[in-house]
Amino acid sequence: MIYTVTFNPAIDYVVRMEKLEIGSVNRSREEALFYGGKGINVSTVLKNLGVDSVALGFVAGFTGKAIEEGVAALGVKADFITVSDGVSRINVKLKAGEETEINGKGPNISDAELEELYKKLDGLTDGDCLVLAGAIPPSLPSDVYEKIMARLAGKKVDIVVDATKDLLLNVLKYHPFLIKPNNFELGEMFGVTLHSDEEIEEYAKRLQALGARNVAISMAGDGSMLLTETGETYRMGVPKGKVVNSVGAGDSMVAGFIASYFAEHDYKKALKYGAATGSATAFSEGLATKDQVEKLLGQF
Ligand SMILES: Nc1ncnc2c1ncn2[C@@H]1O[C@H](COP(=O)(O)OP(=O)(O)OP(=O)(O)O)[C@@H](O)[C@H]1O
Ligand SMILES: O=P(O)(O)OC[C@@]1(O)O[C@H](CO)[C@@H](O)[C@@H]1O
Repeated sequence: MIYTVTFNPAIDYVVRMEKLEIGSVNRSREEALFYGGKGINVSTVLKNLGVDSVALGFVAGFTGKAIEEGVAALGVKADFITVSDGVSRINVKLKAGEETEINGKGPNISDAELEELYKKLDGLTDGDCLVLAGAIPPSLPSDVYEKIMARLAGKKVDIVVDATKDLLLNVLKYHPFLIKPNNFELGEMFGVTLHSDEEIEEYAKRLQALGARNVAISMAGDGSMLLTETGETYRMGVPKGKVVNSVGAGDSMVAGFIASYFAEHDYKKALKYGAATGSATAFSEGLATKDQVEKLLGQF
């Protein structure tokens, strides 16, 4: 079974307007709501692709209840822990020419509530896949991903980590099956700005040297690159299409990659499927559907 963990789920409030004027009252042209957070997005896209998963994580307050109900209505299996202090966040995604995001802090998670999650994860067995995705709320210790991976180290669980900076660097020693920083996040980890494919490949190799098995680097409209544990490097472009809302494109790429890889055990095909799934999300208002992905696959 595939499990996803979202420590800080969110209602994504997507607001479109012609122009954002800082310091004034702005009126939106249209709004849309999505039940998000990176792990939940991965579970939702897996569901759209016909792959079962269980979404784990913490929800709180009325927004948490809405996320729980919304995710269930999408047909995604979930086993969230309800926390008592605070409310799940509403992340604001402003689309006014440029995209500006305000991601909330989220509720406070107690040690006992965190322990409940650890107990659930102790139930994972050989052959399971675990996706750890997104930021850790400020109320939790920043080494929580490491702690989870250390607890699972004796089991054959393939762990995918989609996180940034130290959160990601610190888990590499536990040999995650897949990590997926974007090209900016990759540069940020080493304090550099990356321009060419050669530079991106060089720094992605450093992440492998630090312990990652497979490293996918997403580059938004410039496509993606995969360095595999078997020594290959694959580069994928993007299909033609009009970008509508790219929130969750990276999560969709992760979902597409694992859906394909665990079915066919072919890294190149998995990158292609992941790339098509990322673009299918970027080209639609919500997250990718299977039909959209399969239409785009023809362009690779
Ligand atoms: N503008 C775009 N045009 C075509 N494909 C895109 C576009 N943006 C994203 N994609 C596809 O989705 C993949 C993942 O996107 P991106 O690099 O933006 O991930 P990300 O930075 O993790 O995004 P997010 O945090 O919003 O989920 C890209 O590698 C590409 O295949
Ligand atoms: O604050 P985090 O956890 O890093 O990111 C949260 C988030 O921006 O990621 C998803 C898109 O990838 C959105 O659904 C959600 O709002």
